[in-house]
Amino acid sequence: MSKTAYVRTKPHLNIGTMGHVDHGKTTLTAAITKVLAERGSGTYVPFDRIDRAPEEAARGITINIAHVEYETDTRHYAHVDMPGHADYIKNMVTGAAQLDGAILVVSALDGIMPQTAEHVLLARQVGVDHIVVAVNKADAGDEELTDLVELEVRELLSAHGYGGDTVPVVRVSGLRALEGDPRWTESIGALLDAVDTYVPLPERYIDAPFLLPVENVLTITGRGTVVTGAVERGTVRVGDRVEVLGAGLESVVTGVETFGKPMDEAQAGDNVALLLRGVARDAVRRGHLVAAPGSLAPSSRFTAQVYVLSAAEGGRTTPVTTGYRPQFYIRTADVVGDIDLGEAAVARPGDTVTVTVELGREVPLEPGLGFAIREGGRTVGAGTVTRVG
Ligand SMILES: Nc1nc2c(ncn2[C@@H]2O[C@H](COP(=O)(O)OP(=O)(O)OP(=O)(O)O)[C@@H](O)[C@H]2O)c(=O)[nH]1
Ligand SMILES: [Mg+2]
Repeated sequence: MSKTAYVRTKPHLNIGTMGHVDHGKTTLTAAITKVLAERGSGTYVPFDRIDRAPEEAARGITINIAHVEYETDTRHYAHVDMPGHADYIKNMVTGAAQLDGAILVVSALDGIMPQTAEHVLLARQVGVDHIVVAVNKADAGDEELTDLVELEVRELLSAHGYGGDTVPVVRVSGLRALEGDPRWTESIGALLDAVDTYVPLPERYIDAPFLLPVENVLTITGRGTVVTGAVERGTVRVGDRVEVLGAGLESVVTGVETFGKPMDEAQAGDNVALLLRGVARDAVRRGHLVAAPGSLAPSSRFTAQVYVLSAAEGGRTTPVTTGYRPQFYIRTADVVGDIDLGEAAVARPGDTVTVTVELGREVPLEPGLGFAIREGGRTVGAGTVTRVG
Protein backbone atom coordinates (compact mmCIF):
# COMPACT_ATOMS: atom_id res chain seq x y z
CA MET A 1 0.00 0.00 0.00
CA SER A 2 3.02 2.27 -0.23
CA LYS A 3 2.66 3.11 -3.91
CA THR A 4 3.92 6.56 -4.92
CA ALA A 5 1.05 8.90 -5.70
CA TYR A 6 0.69 10.44 -9.15
CA VAL A 7 1.78 14.08 -9.18
CA ARG A 8 0.24 16.37 -11.74
CA THR A 9 3.07 18.78 -12.57
CA LYS A 10 2.12 19.97 -16.05
CA PRO A 11 -1.06 20.32 -18.05
CA HIS A 12 -1.77 17.41 -20.37
CA LEU A 13 -2.62 17.85 -24.08
CA ASN A 14 -3.43 15.47 -26.91
CA ILE A 15 -1.85 16.32 -30.24
CA GLY A 16 -1.00 14.51 -33.45
CA THR A 17 0.64 14.67 -36.84
CA MET A 18 -1.49 14.93 -39.99
CA GLY A 19 -0.63 15.25 -43.66
CA HIS A 20 -0.17 13.54 -46.98
CA VAL A 21 1.29 10.05 -47.26
CA ASP A 22 5.10 10.00 -47.10
CA HIS A 23 5.49 13.65 -46.13
CA GLY A 24 7.31 12.46 -43.01
CA LYS A 25 4.77 12.29 -40.15
CA THR A 26 6.28 9.22 -38.51
CA THR A 27 9.89 10.36 -39.01
CA LEU A 28 9.00 13.70 -37.42
CA THR A 29 7.24 11.99 -34.50
CA ALA A 30 10.35 9.87 -33.88
CA ALA A 31 12.56 12.98 -34.15
CA ILE A 32 10.46 14.85 -31.57
CA THR A 33 10.86 12.03 -29.05
CA LYS A 34 14.60 11.84 -29.75
CA VAL A 35 15.20 15.56 -29.30
CA LEU A 36 13.18 15.61 -26.07
CA ALA A 37 14.86 12.44 -24.77
CA GLU A 38 18.21 14.22 -25.23
CA ARG A 39 16.84 17.11 -23.17
CA GLY A 40 15.90 14.56 -20.51
CA SER A 41 12.15 14.90 -20.75
CA GLY A 42 10.98 11.79 -22.49
CA THR A 43 11.87 8.46 -23.99
CA TYR A 44 13.11 8.11 -27.55
CA VAL A 45 10.64 6.10 -29.67
CA PRO A 46 12.31 4.97 -32.90
CA PHE A 47 10.52 5.09 -36.26
CA ASP A 48 9.81 1.37 -36.50
CA ARG A 49 8.23 1.28 -33.04
CA ILE A 50 5.82 4.03 -34.04
CA ASP A 51 4.98 2.69 -37.46
CA ARG A 52 4.43 -0.86 -36.25
CA ALA A 53 2.20 0.01 -33.35
CA PRO A 54 -0.10 -2.79 -32.28
CA GLU A 55 -3.78 -2.57 -33.06
CA GLU A 56 -5.38 -0.86 -30.12
CA ALA A 57 -8.99 -1.03 -29.11
CA ALA A 58 -10.05 2.56 -28.72
CA ARG A 59 -13.67 3.35 -27.92
CA GLY A 60 -14.87 -0.03 -29.10
CA ILE A 61 -13.40 0.31 -32.55
CA THR A 62 -10.22 -1.47 -33.46
CA ILE A 63 -8.11 1.37 -34.65
CA ASN A 64 -4.53 1.48 -35.71
CA ILE A 65 -3.27 4.38 -33.69
CA ALA A 66 0.14 4.89 -32.11
CA HIS A 67 0.48 7.00 -28.97
CA VAL A 68 3.78 8.39 -27.83
CA GLU A 69 4.23 10.45 -24.71
CA TYR A 70 6.60 13.33 -24.12
CA GLU A 71 7.08 16.49 -22.09
CA THR A 72 8.27 19.95 -22.98
CA ASP A 73 9.27 22.43 -20.26
CA THR A 74 5.67 23.47 -19.77
CA ARG A 75 3.45 20.61 -20.90
CA HIS A 76 2.85 16.88 -21.01
CA TYR A 77 1.73 15.59 -24.42
CA ALA A 78 0.19 12.40 -25.73
CA HIS A 79 0.96 12.41 -29.45
CA VAL A 80 -0.81 10.24 -32.03
CA ASP A 81 0.63 9.22 -35.36
CA MET A 82 -1.72 7.33 -37.63
CA PRO A 83 -0.26 5.09 -40.29
CA GLY A 84 -2.68 5.48 -43.17
CA HIS A 85 -5.18 7.81 -44.72
CA ALA A 86 -8.20 5.58 -43.93
CA ASP A 87 -7.14 5.57 -40.28
CA TYR A 88 -7.14 9.37 -40.25
CA ILE A 89 -10.68 9.46 -41.52
CA LYS A 90 -11.91 6.98 -38.92
CA ASN A 91 -9.96 8.37 -35.99
CA MET A 92 -10.71 11.98 -36.70
CA VAL A 93 -14.40 11.65 -37.45
CA THR A 94 -15.18 9.42 -34.47
CA GLY A 95 -13.14 11.66 -32.22
CA ALA A 96 -10.99 8.71 -31.16
CA ALA A 97 -7.88 10.77 -31.74
CA GLN A 98 -9.25 13.55 -29.47
CA LEU A 99 -6.81 16.15 -30.76
CA ASP A 100 -6.44 19.42 -28.86
CA GLY A 101 -4.14 20.63 -31.65
CA ALA A 102 -2.38 19.23 -34.69
CA ILE A 103 0.95 19.40 -36.48
CA LEU A 104 0.32 19.54 -40.21
CA VAL A 105 3.29 17.96 -41.97
CA VAL A 106 3.93 19.20 -45.52
CA SER A 107 6.90 18.10 -47.58
CA ALA A 108 9.02 21.00 -48.85
CA LEU A 109 9.59 18.93 -51.98
CA ASP A 110 5.95 18.27 -52.88
CA GLY A 111 3.91 21.04 -51.25
CA ILE A 112 0.18 20.61 -50.75
CA MET A 113 -1.16 17.27 -51.90
CA PRO A 114 -4.73 15.89 -51.81
CA GLN A 115 -4.53 14.40 -48.31
CA THR A 116 -2.96 17.60 -46.95
CA ALA A 117 -6.13 19.44 -47.93
CA GLU A 118 -8.39 16.60 -46.81
CA HIS A 119 -6.87 16.43 -43.33
CA VAL A 120 -7.22 20.18 -42.90
CA LEU A 121 -10.88 19.91 -43.89
CA LEU A 122 -11.40 17.01 -41.49
CA ALA A 123 -9.63 18.85 -38.67
CA ARG A 124 -11.98 21.79 -39.16
CA GLN A 125 -15.04 19.54 -39.19
CA VAL A 126 -14.12 17.76 -35.97
CA GLY A 127 -13.25 20.93 -34.10
CA VAL A 128 -9.45 20.95 -34.05
CA ASP A 129 -9.01 24.71 -33.67
CA HIS A 130 -5.23 25.02 -33.74
CA ILE A 131 -2.78 23.81 -36.36
CA VAL A 132 0.99 24.32 -36.44
CA VAL A 133 2.71 23.62 -39.76
CA ALA A 134 5.93 21.63 -40.10
CA VAL A 135 7.38 22.11 -43.56
CA ASN A 136 9.37 18.89 -43.46
CA LYS A 137 12.27 17.69 -45.65
CA ALA A 138 13.55 21.28 -45.60
CA ASP A 139 17.06 19.77 -45.75
CA ALA A 140 16.38 18.59 -49.30
CA GLY A 141 14.23 21.47 -50.51
CA ASP A 142 15.26 24.46 -52.55
CA GLU A 143 14.81 27.68 -50.52
CA GLU A 144 12.67 29.51 -53.07
CA LEU A 145 10.46 26.52 -53.65
CA THR A 146 10.04 26.15 -49.90
CA ASP A 147 8.92 29.79 -49.73
CA LEU A 148 6.21 28.94 -52.25
CA VAL A 149 5.16 25.86 -50.28
CA GLU A 150 4.82 28.01 -47.18
CA LEU A 151 2.63 30.55 -49.03
CA GLU A 152 0.50 27.77 -50.44
CA VAL A 153 -0.04 26.21 -46.98
CA ARG A 154 -0.98 29.56 -45.46
CA GLU A 155 -3.56 30.04 -48.22
CA LEU A 156 -5.00 26.58 -47.69
CA LEU A 157 -5.32 27.19 -43.95
CA SER A 158 -6.96 30.59 -44.49
CA ALA A 159 -9.44 29.00 -46.88
CA HIS A 160 -10.50 26.71 -44.03
CA GLY A 161 -10.73 29.44 -41.43
CA TYR A 162 -7.42 28.81 -39.69
CA GLY A 163 -5.98 32.31 -40.04
CA GLY A 164 -3.13 31.27 -42.32
CA ASP A 165 -1.28 34.55 -41.81
CA THR A 166 -0.70 33.91 -38.12
CA VAL A 167 -0.32 30.11 -38.03
CA PRO A 168 3.28 29.20 -37.14
CA VAL A 169 5.10 27.58 -40.07
CA VAL A 170 8.39 25.96 -39.07
CA ARG A 171 10.90 24.48 -41.52
CA VAL A 172 12.16 21.19 -40.19
CA SER A 173 13.93 18.01 -41.14
CA GLY A 174 12.78 15.02 -39.15
CA LEU A 175 15.30 12.83 -40.89
CA ARG A 176 18.36 15.05 -40.26
CA ALA A 177 17.27 15.64 -36.64
CA LEU A 178 17.10 11.88 -36.15
CA GLU A 179 20.64 11.70 -37.49
CA GLY A 180 21.70 14.25 -34.88
CA ASP A 181 22.44 17.19 -37.19
CA PRO A 182 22.53 20.23 -34.82
CA ARG A 183 20.85 22.66 -37.23
CA TRP A 184 17.87 20.38 -37.74
CA THR A 185 17.75 19.27 -34.10
CA GLU A 186 17.23 22.94 -33.35
CA SER A 187 14.41 23.07 -35.92
CA ILE A 188 12.51 20.42 -33.92
CA GLY A 189 12.95 22.54 -30.79
CA ALA A 190 11.52 25.51 -32.67
CA LEU A 191 8.54 23.43 -33.77
CA LEU A 192 7.86 22.30 -30.19
CA ASP A 193 8.12 25.89 -28.96
CA ALA A 194 5.53 26.86 -31.58
CA VAL A 195 3.21 24.07 -30.40
CA ASP A 196 3.72 25.06 -26.73
CA THR A 197 2.85 28.67 -27.38
CA TYR A 198 0.32 28.50 -30.22
CA VAL A 199 -1.94 25.62 -29.11
CA PRO A 200 -3.86 26.85 -26.07
CA LEU A 201 -4.67 24.68 -23.08
CA PRO A 202 -7.87 22.83 -23.89
CA GLU A 203 -11.03 23.40 -21.98
CA ARG A 204 -11.44 20.20 -19.97
CA TYR A 205 -14.96 20.65 -18.59
CA ILE A 206 -13.62 19.86 -15.14
CA ASP A 207 -16.60 21.62 -13.57
CA ALA A 208 -19.14 19.48 -15.45
CA PRO A 209 -20.76 16.46 -13.74
CA PHE A 210 -18.39 13.47 -13.71
CA LEU A 211 -18.55 11.04 -16.66
CA LEU A 212 -16.38 8.02 -17.50
CA PRO A 213 -17.28 5.61 -20.30
CA VAL A 214 -16.23 2.13 -19.15
CA GLU A 215 -13.59 0.54 -21.37
CA ASN A 216 -12.68 -2.43 -19.21
CA VAL A 217 -13.79 -4.20 -16.05
CA LEU A 218 -11.52 -6.22 -13.81
CA THR A 219 -11.50 -7.78 -10.36
CA ILE A 220 -8.79 -7.16 -7.83
CA THR A 221 -8.89 -10.05 -5.41
CA GLY A 222 -9.79 -8.89 -1.93
CA ARG A 223 -10.61 -5.36 -3.08
CA GLY A 224 -13.49 -5.63 -5.52
CA THR A 225 -14.49 -4.56 -8.99
CA VAL A 226 -12.47 -2.02 -10.94
CA VAL A 227 -13.55 -0.13 -14.06
CA THR A 228 -11.08 1.60 -16.36
CA GLY A 229 -11.35 4.32 -18.99
CA ALA A 230 -10.67 7.96 -19.80
CA VAL A 231 -12.54 10.61 -17.82
CA GLU A 232 -14.69 12.42 -20.40
CA ARG A 233 -15.56 15.31 -18.10
CA GLY A 234 -15.72 16.41 -14.50
CA THR A 235 -13.65 15.10 -11.61
CA VAL A 236 -13.87 12.12 -9.28
CA ARG A 237 -12.46 11.47 -5.80
CA VAL A 238 -12.44 8.62 -3.34
CA GLY A 239 -15.75 8.68 -1.48
CA ASP A 240 -17.79 10.07 -4.38
CA ARG A 241 -21.17 8.50 -5.00
CA VAL A 242 -21.66 7.47 -8.65
CA GLU A 243 -24.29 5.93 -10.88
CA VAL A 244 -23.45 3.16 -13.36
CA LEU A 245 -25.68 3.73 -16.38
CA GLY A 246 -26.45 0.55 -18.23
CA ALA A 247 -26.05 -1.52 -15.07
CA GLY A 248 -28.80 0.37 -13.24
CA LEU A 249 -26.92 0.65 -9.98
CA GLU A 250 -25.29 3.15 -7.67
CA SER A 251 -21.99 2.79 -5.88
CA VAL A 252 -19.23 4.64 -4.07
CA VAL A 253 -15.72 5.11 -5.45
CA THR A 254 -13.25 3.58 -2.99
CA GLY A 255 -10.05 3.95 -5.05
CA VAL A 256 -8.72 6.10 -7.92
CA GLU A 257 -5.50 5.27 -9.79
CA THR A 258 -3.68 6.32 -12.97
CA PHE A 259 -0.89 4.25 -14.54
CA GLY A 260 -0.85 2.18 -11.32
CA LYS A 261 -0.41 5.23 -9.07
CA PRO A 262 -3.08 6.32 -6.59
CA MET A 263 -4.39 9.84 -7.07
CA ASP A 264 -6.47 12.18 -4.91
CA GLU A 265 -8.59 13.36 -7.75
CA ALA A 266 -8.95 12.28 -11.37
CA GLN A 267 -10.08 14.84 -13.88
CA ALA A 268 -11.27 15.13 -17.48
CA GLY A 269 -8.60 13.83 -19.85
CA ASP A 270 -7.06 11.39 -17.34
CA ASN A 271 -6.86 7.65 -17.93
CA VAL A 272 -7.94 5.99 -14.72
CA ALA A 273 -9.02 2.89 -12.83
CA LEU A 274 -11.86 3.26 -10.31
CA LEU A 275 -12.54 0.78 -7.54
CA LEU A 276 -16.30 0.55 -6.93
CA ARG A 277 -17.79 -0.59 -3.61
CA GLY A 278 -20.19 -3.53 -3.57
CA VAL A 279 -20.40 -4.03 -7.33
CA ALA A 280 -20.34 -7.58 -8.67
CA ARG A 281 -17.83 -8.22 -11.48
CA ASP A 282 -20.52 -9.33 -13.95
CA ALA A 283 -22.87 -6.41 -13.21
CA VAL A 284 -20.71 -3.91 -15.12
CA ARG A 285 -19.62 -4.07 -18.75
CA ARG A 286 -17.69 -2.14 -21.33
CA GLY A 287 -20.08 0.46 -22.76
CA HIS A 288 -21.64 1.32 -19.41
CA LEU A 289 -21.08 4.84 -18.09
CA VAL A 290 -19.96 5.80 -14.60
CA ALA A 291 -21.42 9.23 -13.86
CA ALA A 292 -22.47 11.68 -11.19
CA PRO A 293 -25.92 10.41 -10.08
CA GLY A 294 -28.81 11.86 -12.08
CA SER A 295 -26.57 13.83 -14.45
CA LEU A 296 -27.40 11.95 -17.67
CA ALA A 297 -30.65 11.23 -19.50
CA PRO A 298 -30.46 8.39 -22.03
CA SER A 299 -32.36 8.51 -25.33
CA SER A 300 -32.65 6.35 -28.42
CA ARG A 301 -33.38 8.78 -31.26
CA PHE A 302 -30.98 11.27 -32.84
CA THR A 303 -30.09 13.12 -36.02
CA ALA A 304 -26.51 13.00 -37.25
CA GLN A 305 -24.12 13.98 -39.97
CA VAL A 306 -22.61 10.77 -41.31
CA TYR A 307 -19.68 10.10 -43.62
CA VAL A 308 -20.03 6.78 -45.48
CA LEU A 309 -16.52 5.40 -45.99
CA SER A 310 -15.53 4.72 -49.58
CA ALA A 311 -14.51 1.25 -50.71
CA ALA A 312 -10.89 2.44 -50.91
CA GLU A 313 -11.08 3.38 -47.20
CA GLY A 314 -12.26 -0.10 -46.31
CA GLY A 315 -15.96 0.81 -46.45
CA ARG A 316 -18.88 -0.64 -48.41
CA THR A 317 -18.95 -1.10 -52.14
CA THR A 318 -22.73 -0.69 -52.34
CA PRO A 319 -24.98 2.22 -51.25
CA VAL A 320 -26.83 2.48 -47.94
CA THR A 321 -30.61 2.91 -48.02
CA THR A 322 -33.31 3.71 -45.45
CA GLY A 323 -33.90 0.66 -43.27
CA TYR A 324 -30.18 -0.16 -43.08
CA ARG A 325 -29.49 -1.61 -39.60
CA PRO A 326 -25.81 -1.54 -38.63
CA GLN A 327 -24.07 -1.35 -35.23
CA PHE A 328 -23.34 2.06 -33.71
CA TYR A 329 -20.20 2.48 -31.62
CA ILE A 330 -20.99 5.36 -29.28
CA ARG A 331 -18.36 6.13 -26.66
CA THR A 332 -17.45 2.60 -25.54
CA ALA A 333 -20.94 1.17 -26.22
CA ASP A 334 -22.02 -0.97 -29.17
CA VAL A 335 -25.73 -0.63 -30.06
CA VAL A 336 -27.79 -1.66 -33.09
CA GLY A 337 -29.76 1.09 -34.84
CA ASP A 338 -32.10 1.78 -37.78
CA ILE A 339 -31.04 4.45 -40.26
CA ASP A 340 -33.56 6.74 -41.97
CA LEU A 341 -32.08 8.77 -44.82
CA GLY A 342 -35.18 10.93 -45.28
CA GLU A 343 -35.63 12.42 -48.73
CA ALA A 344 -32.14 11.47 -49.90
CA ALA A 345 -33.11 7.78 -49.40
CA VAL A 346 -29.72 6.57 -50.67
CA ALA A 347 -26.12 7.28 -49.65
CA ARG A 348 -23.21 6.04 -51.71
CA PRO A 349 -19.79 5.17 -50.31
CA GLY A 350 -17.87 8.46 -50.10
CA ASP A 351 -21.01 10.55 -49.41
CA THR A 352 -21.68 12.73 -46.38
CA VAL A 353 -25.37 12.67 -45.43
CA THR A 354 -27.82 13.70 -42.72
CA VAL A 355 -29.58 10.72 -41.13
CA THR A 356 -32.05 9.98 -38.37
CA VAL A 357 -31.24 6.98 -36.18
CA GLU A 358 -33.44 4.91 -33.87
CA LEU A 359 -31.24 2.87 -31.54
CA GLY A 360 -32.21 -0.56 -30.19
CA ARG A 361 -31.68 0.71 -26.65
CA GLU A 362 -31.30 4.03 -24.89
CA VAL A 363 -27.85 5.53 -24.31
CA PRO A 364 -26.82 9.01 -23.19
CA LEU A 365 -26.47 11.22 -26.30
CA GLU A 366 -25.61 14.84 -26.93
CA PRO A 367 -24.89 17.10 -29.91
CA GLY A 368 -21.26 16.91 -30.95
CA LEU A 369 -20.83 13.30 -29.81
CA GLY A 370 -18.88 11.26 -32.38
CA PHE A 371 -19.57 7.64 -33.29
CA ALA A 372 -18.58 4.94 -35.75
CA ILE A 373 -20.84 2.70 -37.80
CA ARG A 374 -19.79 -0.92 -38.20
CA GLU A 375 -21.11 -3.87 -40.12
CA GLY A 376 -19.73 -7.41 -40.14
CA GLY A 377 -16.67 -6.40 -38.13
CA ARG A 378 -15.53 -3.45 -40.22
CA THR A 379 -16.04 0.29 -40.02
CA VAL A 380 -18.31 1.54 -42.81
CA GLY A 381 -19.11 5.03 -41.58
CA ALA A 382 -18.44 7.72 -39.03
CA GLY A 383 -20.60 10.53 -37.77
CA THR A 384 -21.44 13.23 -35.27
CA VAL A 385 -24.72 13.69 -33.41
CA THR A 386 -26.36 16.99 -34.40
CA ARG A 387 -29.68 16.72 -32.52
CA VAL A 388 -31.13 14.41 -29.87
CA GLY A 389 -34.79 13.28 -29.90
N1 LIG B 1 15.13 14.26 -46.98
C1 LIG B 1 14.24 13.98 -46.04
N2 LIG B 1 13.50 12.86 -46.11
C2 LIG B 1 12.61 12.61 -45.15
C3 LIG B 1 12.40 13.50 -44.06
N3 LIG B 1 11.44 13.00 -43.27
C4 LIG B 1 11.05 11.84 -43.82
N4 LIG B 1 11.75 11.59 -44.95
C5 LIG B 1 11.60 10.41 -45.80
O1 LIG B 1 10.31 10.38 -46.36
C6 LIG B 1 9.81 9.05 -46.39
C7 LIG B 1 8.47 8.98 -45.69
O2 LIG B 1 8.62 9.24 -44.31
P1 LIG B 1 7.55 8.77 -43.24
O3 LIG B 1 7.96 9.36 -41.95
O4 LIG B 1 7.32 7.32 -43.29
O5 LIG B 1 6.25 9.49 -43.80
P2 LIG B 1 4.75 9.40 -43.27
O6 LIG B 1 4.13 10.72 -43.49
O7 LIG B 1 4.74 8.89 -41.86
O8 LIG B 1 4.13 8.35 -44.24
P3 LIG B 1 2.73 7.54 -44.08
O9 LIG B 1 2.61 7.13 -42.65
O10 LIG B 1 2.89 6.37 -45.00
O11 LIG B 1 1.66 8.46 -44.52
C8 LIG B 1 10.89 8.18 -45.78
O12 LIG B 1 11.65 7.63 -46.80
C9 LIG B 1 11.69 9.14 -44.96
O13 LIG B 1 13.01 8.73 -44.76
C10 LIG B 1 13.21 14.68 -44.02
O14 LIG B 1 13.12 15.51 -43.12
N5 LIG B 1 14.09 14.86 -45.04
MG1 LIG C 1 3.71 7.23 -41.07
